[in-house]
Amino acid sequence: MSILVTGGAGYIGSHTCVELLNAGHQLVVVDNLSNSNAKSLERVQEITRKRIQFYKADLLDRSSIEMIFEQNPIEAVVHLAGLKAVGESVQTPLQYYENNVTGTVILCEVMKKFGVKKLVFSSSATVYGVPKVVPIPEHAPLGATNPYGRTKLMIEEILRDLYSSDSAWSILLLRYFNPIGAHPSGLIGEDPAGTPNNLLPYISQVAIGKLDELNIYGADYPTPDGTGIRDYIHVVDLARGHQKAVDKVLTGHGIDAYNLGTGKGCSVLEMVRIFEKVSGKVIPYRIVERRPGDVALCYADPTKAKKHLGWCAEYGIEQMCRDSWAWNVQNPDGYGRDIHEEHKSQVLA
Ligand SMILES: NC(=O)c1ccc[n+]([C@@H]2O[C@H](COP(=O)([O-])OP(=O)(O)OC[C@H]3O[C@@H](n4cnc5c(N)ncnc54)[C@H](O)[C@@H]3O)[C@@H](O)[C@H]2O)c1
Ligand SMILES: O=c1ccn([C@@H]2O[C@H](COP(=O)(O)OP(=O)(O)O[C@H]3O[C@H](CO)[C@@H](O)[C@H](O)[C@H]3O)[C@@H](O)[C@H]2O)c(=O)[nH]1
Repeated sequence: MSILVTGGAGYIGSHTCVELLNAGHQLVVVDNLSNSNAKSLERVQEITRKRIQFYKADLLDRSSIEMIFEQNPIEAVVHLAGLKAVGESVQTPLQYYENNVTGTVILCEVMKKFGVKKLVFSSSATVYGVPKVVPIPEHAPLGATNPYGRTKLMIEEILRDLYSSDSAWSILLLRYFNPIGAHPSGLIGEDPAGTPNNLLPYISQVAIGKLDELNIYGADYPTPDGTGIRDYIHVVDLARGHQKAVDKVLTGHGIDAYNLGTGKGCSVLEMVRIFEKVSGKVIPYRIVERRPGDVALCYADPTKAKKHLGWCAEYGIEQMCRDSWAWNVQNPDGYGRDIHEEHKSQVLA
């Protein structure tokens, strides 16, 4: 039996594939490569010395998804495929609702048709909207401040309705905090298209000389140094959380949400200092206006995942910065843009 990983060629997906393969699972990956490169999966195979069955296909293409289920004995799905740029979602909301929400509905319909009712879903801390308390527990009030966040919230609700309609489903909603870092091999990592929106990829590109300076979005927040505080989590820790979540959906029923975070906050200025220390590079920065929609503080209460999944994050910020830097130094152009469109549906040997 295999696990189907949607969005498996992406940043979190590729790291999740490594952990699932290392845990002994057979993997099928579906990805339309709209924000990734199939080279990531070649690297995953290089790291693990195991084979992945890859399909270049879109979740909106129901017949392709059905074909994948016809051709493979799938026992559970880890659903990471989705568009994730907050700013873009404000510009093109319909694209986000169609891709993320409709894509998930089609996936679930196909799963139901084939009797596969075990699902791990990539949700986000964004579903807490503007947090009223930190650290944030899973039972905190939910809300969204942009279309991207609303897609995550809607999908969580759709999946709850699905479970209410049929208790044979086993669904885990994983609410990620801020994944950063890269696999310690330096072979896979985050490869954003264009100018990065997120802090760590931006800092990395300043350090490597591709961008001149970091804009720090506000130093007047009610935090000790005035800059925003987030719960950064090493992507390998996050990936291991998926492996624990797969174990859980395979053995039980129900629907439940789990925070995947460290429980510790780090400010933008602290991150800059640690990255400078680890890379030996100076990160020039300028304090600019706050970014609309940003919150001052966002970090997890991770105790539920520890109690029920037996998972907690192990790596600290220094290790996250070290692995991020190694990935950037070894792959200054990421996976390279040239082969993006070359791959058709195929099996990677
Ligand atoms: N990176 C973060 O900070 C973060 C935080 C919280 C939640 N998430 C969620 O985690 C998931 C993975 O994020 P990531 O950072 O690895 O992003 P990513 O863009 O690297 O990975 C997403 C993958 O999904 C694929 N994809 C998108 N739409 C598709 C479709 N319709 N059909 C098939 N493939 C499709 C993309 O090509 C990409 O490979 C996403 O759902 C994202 O919303 C990410
Ligand atoms: O160039 C930059 C980029 C970011 N920041 C600041 O750095 C912090 C982190 O920002 P970022 O890396 O963009 O992460 P978030 O805004 O916390 O959002 C991420 O984390 C959320 C919670 O997981 C996800 O929902 C989002 O999709 C994902 O982009 C914030 O205080 C930003 O204001 C800067 O100062 N300069």
